[in-house]
Amino acid sequence: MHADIVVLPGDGIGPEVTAAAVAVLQAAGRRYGHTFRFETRLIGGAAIDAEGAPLSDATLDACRKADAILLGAVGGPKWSDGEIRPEQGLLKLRKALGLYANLRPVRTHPVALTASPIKSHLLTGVDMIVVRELTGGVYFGRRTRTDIAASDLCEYTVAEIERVVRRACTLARGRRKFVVSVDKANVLETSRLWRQVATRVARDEFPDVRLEHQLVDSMAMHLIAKPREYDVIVTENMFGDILTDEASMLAGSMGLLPSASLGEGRGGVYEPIHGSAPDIAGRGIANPCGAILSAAMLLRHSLGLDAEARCIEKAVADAIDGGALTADLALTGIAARPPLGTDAMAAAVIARLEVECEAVVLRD
Ligand SMILES: NC(=O)C1=CN([C@@H]2O[C@H](COP(=O)(O)OP(=O)(O)OC[C@H]3O[C@@H](n4cnc5c(N)ncnc54)[C@H](O)[C@@H]3O)[C@@H](O)[C@H]2O)C=CC1
Ligand SMILES: CC(C)CC(=O)C(=O)O
Ligand SMILES: [Mg+2]
Repeated sequence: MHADIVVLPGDGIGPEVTAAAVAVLQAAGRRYGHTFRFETRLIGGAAIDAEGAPLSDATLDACRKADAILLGAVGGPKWSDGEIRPEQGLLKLRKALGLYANLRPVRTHPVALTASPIKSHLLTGVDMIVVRELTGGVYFGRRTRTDIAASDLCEYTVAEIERVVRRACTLARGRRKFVVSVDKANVLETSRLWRQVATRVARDEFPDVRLEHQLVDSMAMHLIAKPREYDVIVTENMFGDILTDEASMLAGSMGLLPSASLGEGRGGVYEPIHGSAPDIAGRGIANPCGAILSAAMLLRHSLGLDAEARCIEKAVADAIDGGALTADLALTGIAARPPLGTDAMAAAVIARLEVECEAVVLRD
């Protein structure tokens, strides 16, 4: 197949990890006979510097026309005090493309278990997916600011809640048929609406799916105390943002977690859950696995290439289990060898890809 992919590297480690993910996609394309055409454009701080805005109309237009978008990360200290901020570009992209559901899978790799600060017996077999609402809530509400006060409005409509809960319940049907909806219904009106709508949608449309509710503060605790119990978690924008950064420590590093931002169409934005990591940017040491696994999600969700996606996921898991570890994992003392840099990690995944592709093809 032929696919047009817009690459938005962004800032900080964004260009480093997207280059690694593109290399893996190219290798998978060669192996399976697909042509992926990559068009690189600016977003975030890089776009502010070069184009005066964090997401230009021309870039947004290219994104609308593409089959899928691979994104690195935006932001950094250089732009953090300005009126125009890199993060506005990412928020605009999500809203303009109607990408209301952000899928963030969390799995643990046997070797990387030791990298987690959490006891390994709690982590074996963790396999959950967080469905984060992505175009509503406080990140998109009206903001006010005076010299002595500020406000950010949190709003949700019934329709916004229905569609993301439906997406979560549909996903759960292909898994353990268990959804936990996370809110703060003991305090927030938006959460009371969220809970009411989630209950109705699950009861009326997904009688085969078990739905439970959990308050976000205690969820933050349960996520660490009994992570294996969770299957699908659905929650609003900010809660999902925070809980998934926390959940990344189950896997061992923020650098491991991918995401897919989806709407009603086939297109989507695929990006690791982490930010631009200014503290390690430019050193070639960032873990590219989150970006590479995001590329796998791109193949699955936007291009319908499930076998190829599984092949990349298995290659990443096997490379890690075989001891290919970047500094974020190796620093914990589990690697005898010096840690791999970003490019070497991508090369280790590509080397495994040849073996895995064979195995996946034979299995299918
Ligand atoms: N989707 C996006 O583009 C996001 C952008 N940001 C932006 O990123 C900037 C930095 O934010 P932070 O709060 O520092 O979060 P961050 O996610 O960039 O970094 C948090 C910590 O995790 C480490 N880390 C992150 N990704 C890593 C990787 N792939 N390999 C190894 N270590 C990794 C970093 O070195 C840092 O110590 C801010 O400007 C923020 O707005 C933050 C989150 C998401
Ligand atoms: C707008 C982004 C910087 C929010 C975020 O942290 C994320 O999507 O992970
Ligand atoms: Mg975040």
